[in-house]
Amino acid sequence: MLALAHERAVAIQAVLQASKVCQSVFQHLVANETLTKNDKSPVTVADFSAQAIVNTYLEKAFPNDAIIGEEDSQDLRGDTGKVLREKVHSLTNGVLSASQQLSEDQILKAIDRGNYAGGATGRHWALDPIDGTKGFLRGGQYAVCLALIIDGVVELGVMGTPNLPIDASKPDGERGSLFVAVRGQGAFQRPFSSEKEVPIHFADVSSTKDATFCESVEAGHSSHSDAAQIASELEITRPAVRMDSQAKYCSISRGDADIYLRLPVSDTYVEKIWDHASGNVLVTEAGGKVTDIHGNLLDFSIGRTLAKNKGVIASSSRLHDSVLKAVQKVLKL
Ligand SMILES: Nc1ncnc2c1ncn2[C@@H]1O[C@H](COP(=O)(O)OS(=O)(=O)O)[C@@H](OP(=O)(O)O)[C@H]1O
Ligand SMILES: [Mg+2]
Ligand SMILES: [Mg+2]
Ligand SMILES: [Mg+2]
Repeated sequence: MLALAHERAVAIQAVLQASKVCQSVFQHLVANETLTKNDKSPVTVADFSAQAIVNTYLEKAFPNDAIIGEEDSQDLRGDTGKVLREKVHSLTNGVLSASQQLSEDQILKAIDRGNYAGGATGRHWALDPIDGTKGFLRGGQYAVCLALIIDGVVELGVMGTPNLPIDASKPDGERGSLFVAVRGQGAFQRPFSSEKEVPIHFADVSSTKDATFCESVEAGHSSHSDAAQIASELEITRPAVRMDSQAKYCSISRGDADIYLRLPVSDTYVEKIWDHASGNVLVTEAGGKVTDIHGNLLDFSIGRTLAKNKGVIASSSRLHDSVLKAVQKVLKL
């Protein structure tokens, strides 16, 4: 049996069920089901419910594994959290089987299993129940992102992208894919609607002149102006593809685009591991390379953040040196 086969299978089921909750919430989302967190970012009942579902699957299969999840249950507690809590309760039980049904209290506890501090030893999972919540709210791209980190290295990544067309050449065709990678075993895509996996890899582009790059929709998450200068330095003529969430990692890994630039907009923002862990192993297994703007590999061994890194550059291995050089020239590093 291949390494991590059981982890892979459980992660796929968990991400698939969480993705289904997100899809159903989007169709029925009402105004009082979204909150603004302290950092001004949004969170919805779907984020909480997706985290409760994934953590429940993980706890059942791997009771000794720790979890780093983006969300916590604080906003669902007490009188002020009652409306959201009840909604998250019914949504979560809506996708769990009869034997998995949870009380409100068990759901809060499941969400808070994601409070692990992280570190360099042992096994822990990193979960972003909805990455690109702003994209989710505007009907754009978002991703349910789950990764397994062992001794500080990302070994497994599974992402669910409910709104991403299965085939980029058919933008109006079927949507909803899972992207799966285990270190050393390649990268794969399968639709939600079938278990058939196909291998994916970067496009065979030999010069940055022929490349397409993608970046965040939100200029507050990645500098669009620096990216435009870097693109010009690389003689890129194709327009930037702006896309929310780690769906960008999925897109480059299957050759829809070639470069993902995430360029710092502030000196103080520190990237979170759940925003990059699953994308990191997917890109590497699809023939790509991921570093920060200094050319360092991302260090997932120091806790909940990527405090030793700044920004992210992901591209095919072939183009990475040229892209890094252009980034460093424009950012004057
Ligand atoms: N200032 C700043 N700089 C960089 N990144 C930030 C910043 N603020 C937030 N975030 C994180 O961005 C995550 C969303 O990723 P994207 O920017 O790729 O997508 S999006 O355009 O925001 O939809 C988003 O993830 P989610 O909260 O899971 O949506 C945040 O963790
Ligand atoms: Mg968030
Ligand atoms: Mg995120
Ligand atoms: Mg999120």
